[in-house]
Amino acid sequence: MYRVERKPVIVLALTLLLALPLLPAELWFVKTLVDRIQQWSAPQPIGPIVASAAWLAILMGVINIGLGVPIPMAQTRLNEIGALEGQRLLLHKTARLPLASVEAPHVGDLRERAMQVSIYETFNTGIQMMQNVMRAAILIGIMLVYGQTLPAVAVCAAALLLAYVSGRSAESLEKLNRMQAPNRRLLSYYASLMTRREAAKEIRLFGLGGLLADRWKSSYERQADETGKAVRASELRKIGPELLSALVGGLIVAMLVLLPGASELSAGDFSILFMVVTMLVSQLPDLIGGGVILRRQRLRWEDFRAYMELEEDKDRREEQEPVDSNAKIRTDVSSEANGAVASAGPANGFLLQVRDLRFRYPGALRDTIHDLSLTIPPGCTAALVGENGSGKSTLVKLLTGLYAPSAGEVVWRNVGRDAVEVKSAASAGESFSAVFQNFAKLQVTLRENVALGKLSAIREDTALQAALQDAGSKLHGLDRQIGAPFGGIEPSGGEWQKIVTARALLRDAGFVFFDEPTAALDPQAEKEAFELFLRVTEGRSALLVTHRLGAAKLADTIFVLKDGRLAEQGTHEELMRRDGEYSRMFRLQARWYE
Ligand SMILES: Nc1ncnc2c1ncn2[C@@H]1O[C@H](COP(=O)(O)OP(=O)(O)OP(=O)(O)O)[C@@H](O)[C@H]1O
Repeated sequence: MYRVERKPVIVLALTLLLALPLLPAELWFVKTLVDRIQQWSAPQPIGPIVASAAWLAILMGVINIGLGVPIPMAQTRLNEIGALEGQRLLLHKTARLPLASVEAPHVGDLRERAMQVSIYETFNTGIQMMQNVMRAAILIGIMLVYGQTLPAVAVCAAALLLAYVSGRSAESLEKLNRMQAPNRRLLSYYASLMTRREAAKEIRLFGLGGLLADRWKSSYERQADETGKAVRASELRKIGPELLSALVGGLIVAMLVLLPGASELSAGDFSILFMVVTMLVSQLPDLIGGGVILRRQRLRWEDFRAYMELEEDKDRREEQEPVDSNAKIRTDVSSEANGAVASAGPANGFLLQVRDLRFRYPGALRDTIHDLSLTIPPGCTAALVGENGSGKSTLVKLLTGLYAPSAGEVVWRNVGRDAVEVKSAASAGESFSAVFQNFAKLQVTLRENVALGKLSAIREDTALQAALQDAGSKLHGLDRQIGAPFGGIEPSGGEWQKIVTARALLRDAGFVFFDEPTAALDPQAEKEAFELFLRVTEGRSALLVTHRLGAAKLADTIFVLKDGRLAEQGTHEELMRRDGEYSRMFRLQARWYE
């Protein structure tokens, strides 16, 4: 928080710490006032009594105004900064995690718990604790000055016992809170399902609202029940030590009067001692409460730190940071690389090479992609086909660096006239563009939707409009809001398809992925989309993932995936002659159109 905004941090720390010397001063003024009142008798002047009372009033004024105003102001500001900074760090971190990590349930649970960290609460409670500990030390010091060693020891012992029991209770409650993280995620999933627009159709059509609401309720009640039981047990555990500390407090006050020598104390001394003991006893719950909060926060910080230390998508992180782009590109002019290019095709462009690729989803029992090798030469339009679940989308995620392979490698070679730039899949982000099947439909302006492909072009109206036009979109008005929930226009499925194609075209990348880009199009639009596909892939390399074999037929080469293995490869004619998996699928589909 100090890094984000220094002033409120310093103000809060200083005011709380500067308040410390005011405590003995206040006690001293009270004692003097009481002693002067006790010793006064008519016709002595009342000036000294008035002076003491005035000093006490001034001190109270300083405490109430001097500290009462800046402290809440600083606390409010720090609360805002803390919440903002905590969330910002977590969101930023999440954006840098590999896709496989974001999809893993244990990472989701960890994030849920990390989000409970409160930077402000930790800082504020820490400062208050420091202040309370120092106040307690001052009060105990005064008791010792008055020779009240036994009461001081008794207060400390009672406080330590209560702090120990409360700390243990807080820890067990926090452990329960940790265990409840998956259930809390489920609760917020049910709640978002019931409020999200995407699921609204099914919920209404199949009458799922009641079922989901009941599930939400029973999950909520189960969690509330667990928490209730744990809190009850922890409070019962604390009754004994709390009674003991109240007893100790009462006994000490009684001792002040009954102890030998008590009669020799002046009224002022007695007032001081009485105030000290009552302050100490009444401050104990705050002190212990602060300790409990810090202990709970410490466990949450462990989760926060564990989340912040999760391994990042290293190449992608470097890509996001403004570094010298030359530094991250390994220029490889080895004979092996040139050899591969020479046999692969035209001199310039992108060559994608996959060698012995294997991939297994975290927690899965078997591989989804098995020892797969393929090459897409520069300028080549390839199609990837295969049955449902054969691994096409997984392979595209590996090629685009969204998943890290379990074994093998994906290499991108930018084949220039004199040299070959070699990049890993994760660091080649700028080299390719993609139109995914489940693309992000962002409820922002048309301009922002298209410019996502190349944020640096967000103000280049001509380029944005040209990309839309090239993608076949008739939408205009770059600053129009998209999305009915935000009062904007509502593009149809096909129009959305064109917006995201424009997004992909804007990047002007050397390689384009099309993952089922025509799923939402009518037959006429689909035909146009394939014509567009051929047009935009001219002079580029491309990979088209599709179930429409009529479209795959247009590709220079076709890869057939079966159970995560490359079953066949060749042109349409070659594969038809081979009479294998592809020709079986093609004939099956063609039969529908006969
Ligand atoms: N996040 C995931 N975690 C675990 N397994 C997954 C995950 N995503 C996909 N799979 C599994 O990997 C296999 C391949 O899935 P993938 O989505 O790559 O197939 P596909 O060929 O694209 O299928 P479709 O044609 O239906 O889109 C399937 O068995 C699927 O269940």
